[in-house]
Amino acid sequence: MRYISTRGQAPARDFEDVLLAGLAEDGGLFLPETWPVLSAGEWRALRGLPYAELSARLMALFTGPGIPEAELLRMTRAAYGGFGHAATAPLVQIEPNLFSLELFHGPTLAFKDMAMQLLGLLFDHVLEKRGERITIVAATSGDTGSAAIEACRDRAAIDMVVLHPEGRTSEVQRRQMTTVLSSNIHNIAVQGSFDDCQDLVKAMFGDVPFRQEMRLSAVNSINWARIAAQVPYYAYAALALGAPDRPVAFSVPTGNFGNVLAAWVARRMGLPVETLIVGANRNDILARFLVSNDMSMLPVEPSLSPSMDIQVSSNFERLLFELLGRDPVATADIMTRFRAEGRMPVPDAAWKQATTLFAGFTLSDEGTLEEIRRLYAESAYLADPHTAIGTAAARALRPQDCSIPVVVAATAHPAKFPDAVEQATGFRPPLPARLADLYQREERFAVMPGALADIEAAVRAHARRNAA
Ligand SMILES: Cc1ncc(COP(=O)(O)O)c(C=O)c1O
Ligand SMILES: N[C@@H](CCOP(=O)(O)O)C(=O)O
Repeated sequence: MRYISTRGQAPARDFEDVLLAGLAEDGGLFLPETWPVLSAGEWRALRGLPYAELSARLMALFTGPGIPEAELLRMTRAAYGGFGHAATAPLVQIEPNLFSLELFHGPTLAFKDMAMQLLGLLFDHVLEKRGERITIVAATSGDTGSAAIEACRDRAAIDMVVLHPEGRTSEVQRRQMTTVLSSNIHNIAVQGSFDDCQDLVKAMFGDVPFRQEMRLSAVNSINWARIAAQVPYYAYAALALGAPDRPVAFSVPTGNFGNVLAAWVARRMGLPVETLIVGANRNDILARFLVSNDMSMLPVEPSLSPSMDIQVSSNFERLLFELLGRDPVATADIMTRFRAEGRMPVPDAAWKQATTLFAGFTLSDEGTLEEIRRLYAESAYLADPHTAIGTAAARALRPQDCSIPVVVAATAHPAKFPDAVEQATGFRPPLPARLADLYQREERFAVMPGALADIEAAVRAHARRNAA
């Protein structure tokens, strides 16, 4: 399996190179040169497999022979063995034909663990084989950071710097990152938004001498391995509900567009996915695009679903590339104009094609609280604010054919956002026992305004300190 860049100026790479590179040298994102497609019979043969086995089988299609399937299976068993639920990602029925795919039973209580626990082991495998070390720079609106830290802490071959927007995560999210005092981890609170953090990460990758000097790598969903590792749970849910012999729809609370893109990939691989519903909070650039082809940037505004407070959704570029018939020149041109003009000029035909599968939905903070309250009262289901946007979107935009089950990606545990959940229900969800002393633990992080040169100096200093 080879990977190509959406901007067409980087050489094709294999999976291991793509894992370590994170972002392509031309600023584009890697995608498989050709999509692996399974026949209905091949999908049927995967029904009923335990999650770790399904994940290894599907990941093998993306890693290629460089990582033997037996080795992958060892990794997936290790990655998911410690999850707080025997099913890894249980499918819970909330209402007739409405299901919650709970992706938050990993160590940091958000869907990011589903990919990140595996990525940590993939990095170990490749770095050990090559005798290399890397510096990971990550941007987070709250969940990627702690999941990445948990997956890569105390690794001798990995230095990691995590940028989060100061004061814009929940306290639980911040503490999950800043109380990990491992010497290879450094947290920086940037005085800005998540988009500023993500721009800094991309700018560091764009600074080629710095990128090479530090051997930069990424764990955000710009890294193809993140998307690949998120595909199996969509297959797991679809197969459990009767695919490939019965279609399903997914509703995904969306920010950086990585999670819903993984569902699109599952469809591209042959699963019968009828609709992909994109749920957004007030930072609804993607929903506006889907409703009216208006992909125009507005300032990021804080909301009760802070992990989705994003305007520049990295992974949209991967979909755009596909919508444009895999034309890298047109993709690069549109992305450049988006950054320069703040509005993405998506050709009407491409937009129309997107709307045949994707549907966009926006929910205010008041609506989010109301949905959490309703779910708790009517279905005895406690949802976090992100998941609640997904369930509200599913109810609003489900396929007309009511027999098609809709699966909502439940992306975070309600205890990560106790203030919002308490505001809605009067009930403050407790953290699991292993995190019970989170509020008493020592925190360590730097606060920085976010000038690229200063952040690069901090990354360099951290890597030197840790290597010494
Ligand atoms: C809890 C939660 N829900 C939803 C999202 C949005 O997912 P994506 O960025 O893959 O669109 C995020 C952040 O990525 C998240 O942390
Ligand atoms: N919501 C995310 C934002 C980064 O998304 P990613 O999927 O690109 O890592 C977060 O929690 O940090």
